[in-house]
Amino acid sequence: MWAYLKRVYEAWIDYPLCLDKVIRDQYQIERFLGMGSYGLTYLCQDRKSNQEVVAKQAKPSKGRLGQNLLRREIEILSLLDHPSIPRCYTSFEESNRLYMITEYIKGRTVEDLIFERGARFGERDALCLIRSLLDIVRFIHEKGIVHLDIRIPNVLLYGERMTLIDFGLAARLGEPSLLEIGPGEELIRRRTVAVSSDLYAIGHFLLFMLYSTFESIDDQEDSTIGWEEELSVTRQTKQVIRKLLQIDPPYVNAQSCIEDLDAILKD
Ligand SMILES: Nc1ncnc2c1ncn2[C@@H]1O[C@H](COP(=O)(O)OP(=O)(O)OP(=O)(O)O)[C@@H](O)[C@H]1O
Repeated sequence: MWAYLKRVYEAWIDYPLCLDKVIRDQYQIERFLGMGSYGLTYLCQDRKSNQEVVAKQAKPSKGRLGQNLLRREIEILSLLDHPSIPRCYTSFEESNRLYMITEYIKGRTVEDLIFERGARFGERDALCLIRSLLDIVRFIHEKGIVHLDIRIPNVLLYGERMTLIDFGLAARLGEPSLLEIGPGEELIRRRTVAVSSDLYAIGHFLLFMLYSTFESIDDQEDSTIGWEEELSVTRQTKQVIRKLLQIDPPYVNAQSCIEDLDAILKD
């Protein structure tokens, strides 16, 4: 009963703000983009610049934990000035709620392209996209930050432009995995705070794209067959994936993987 009441209460306090509401007399909500684990995200019209921007609000049910995580995201995004990372314009509190205003990134995910547009990523296309992603990730790592949430929904493609979004779980290299957010509040990260965690995630990203061209011969999935047998890609690409997935001794940084990819792509 208690758990049920708690759920109802949380759903009530986390209910998204109304469309057309204007935050801080400037950001008019146009669309609710979604609710993550710790935040609610809106597409807004900035009445001053007339630009579309994104407003992220800490999830009320997460209390101080949500606010502190959003505060960390603001700090980290503010360190990262890169054309493939959303710019953090400002942050403020209104009615006891913390907001972060960032650049709105147009684009589709690889998943949208595959399942809605029928896109197929052959080996070369997939490697080129991973090469672009690694450029962004190398920049982040060089700033002493790891993203820790590199997943299909967090990479947006728009024409030639790729953007990595959602730095909500990002961390500074050297931080412990158990994150103390405030007195008595902690978050146990699912991933180790290390460069290798982002590279591992990129390995899965690459596999996802390569599987877009895979067709099972008899429509029967054989769980004993792994990606190395199923995917018809070159030995060099398999070696890259094995290192990214830490099956073979892993890459020490993004640059070493970029060098391997460049060697494959130059042929
Ligand atoms: N800067 C942005 N530009 C465009 N869309 C964005 C931007 N930031 C977030 N979104 C979109 O808003 C939605 C909600 O994002 P949010 O980061 O709040 O949660 P999530 O990614 O769904 O979950 P979680 O944060 O728990 O991983 C997602 O669909 C995401 O693609």
